[in-house]
Amino acid sequence: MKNKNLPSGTRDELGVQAEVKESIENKLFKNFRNRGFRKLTTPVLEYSDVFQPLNADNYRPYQLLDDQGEPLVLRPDLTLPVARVMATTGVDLPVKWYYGGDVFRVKKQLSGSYNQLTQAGIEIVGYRGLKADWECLDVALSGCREMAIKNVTVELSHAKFVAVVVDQLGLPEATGDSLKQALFNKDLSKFDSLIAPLKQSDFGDFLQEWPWLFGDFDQVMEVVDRLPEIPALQPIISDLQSTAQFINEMYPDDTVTVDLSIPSPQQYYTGMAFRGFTEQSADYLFSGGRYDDLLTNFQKVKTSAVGVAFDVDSLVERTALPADTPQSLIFFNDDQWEAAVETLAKTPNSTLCLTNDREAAKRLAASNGSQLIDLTKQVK
Ligand SMILES: N[C@@H](Cc1c[nH]c[nH+]1)C(=O)O
Repeated sequence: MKNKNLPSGTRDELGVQAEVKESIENKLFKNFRNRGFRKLTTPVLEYSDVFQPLNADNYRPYQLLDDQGEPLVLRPDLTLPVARVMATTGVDLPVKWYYGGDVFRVKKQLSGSYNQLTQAGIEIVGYRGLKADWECLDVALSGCREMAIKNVTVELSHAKFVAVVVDQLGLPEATGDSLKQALFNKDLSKFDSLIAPLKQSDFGDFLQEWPWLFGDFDQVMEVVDRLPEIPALQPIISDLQSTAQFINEMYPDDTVTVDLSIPSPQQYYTGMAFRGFTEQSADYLFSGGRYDDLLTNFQKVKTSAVGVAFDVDSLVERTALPADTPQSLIFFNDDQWEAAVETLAKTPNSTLCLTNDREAAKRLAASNGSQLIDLTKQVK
């Protein structure tokens, strides 16, 4: 019998913890609405095909069958359901959506991380230019600022960087793929053996440094400068540079880093991606990126899109929980209900005392250190 256990990786949230989470969500939603985003809600259950564009290793969903035997999943992501909605409804573009809810991802047993996460995010569909990416970053960083989360590090990356450089190396496809894997897994001996034949080429200097191509923005760019000219790389570099500059100007207290040696955080990203961290924890605060091809999976026309989602649990973790102050208890007779409710409305942090007699009410107030407001005494 498991009637007292929780499924692994899930949790109950009680009192202050749940209330802080609710107030954070409400603040985020208010910000989204103030910037002109509209709310979109989608079901927790979806057909598993909706999530085909996800990396199956990291986003293994909980699976179940509907009454027709069709495979369903608990949603492991909230961006793909938005893409499904966009493909099936004739909404005019451009459009800006916001959403909130739980996603479910089966993690490795004993990994210590939760399988149920609360996200709150936005998706901007129909704008091709960098301004839409910057709006996502501004929403993310102003949100952190409002939650009093200081010293955020924004890590930029780009979904196409690795593929564009590997393409230039003139390697057979399978070797190129092995090189990418060795780079992503930081398998240095494999990486070194694969780049050995290229050591004397124009790429030699760069390749040696590639597995360490993350960290301080300017230092990484110095290494990128060692690459021979690659026209397809220019727009990538210039987007990263102008975005770093945008963040530095708008959020001088935050730090911008870049990682050009990782796989894209989501398989569906096609452009710049960004994640926010603070020093206290490896969990990210927000994660987002551009996905200009995703909507073509669902419909014929290519549509530009970019979005970002907060990890709400991670925001809660970094928020000081207020101390639980005892409530005032309002004790009243059965025929004083109206008066009791009036007192309730006037008295901050109060609650109705539902005991039948005064002695029980006194005991209850004493046991949790509350003040007792006794309305029965006022009856003549
Ligand atoms: N759905 C992404 C975040 C995102 C929102 N929009 C674009 N990306 C994630 O969970 O990592």
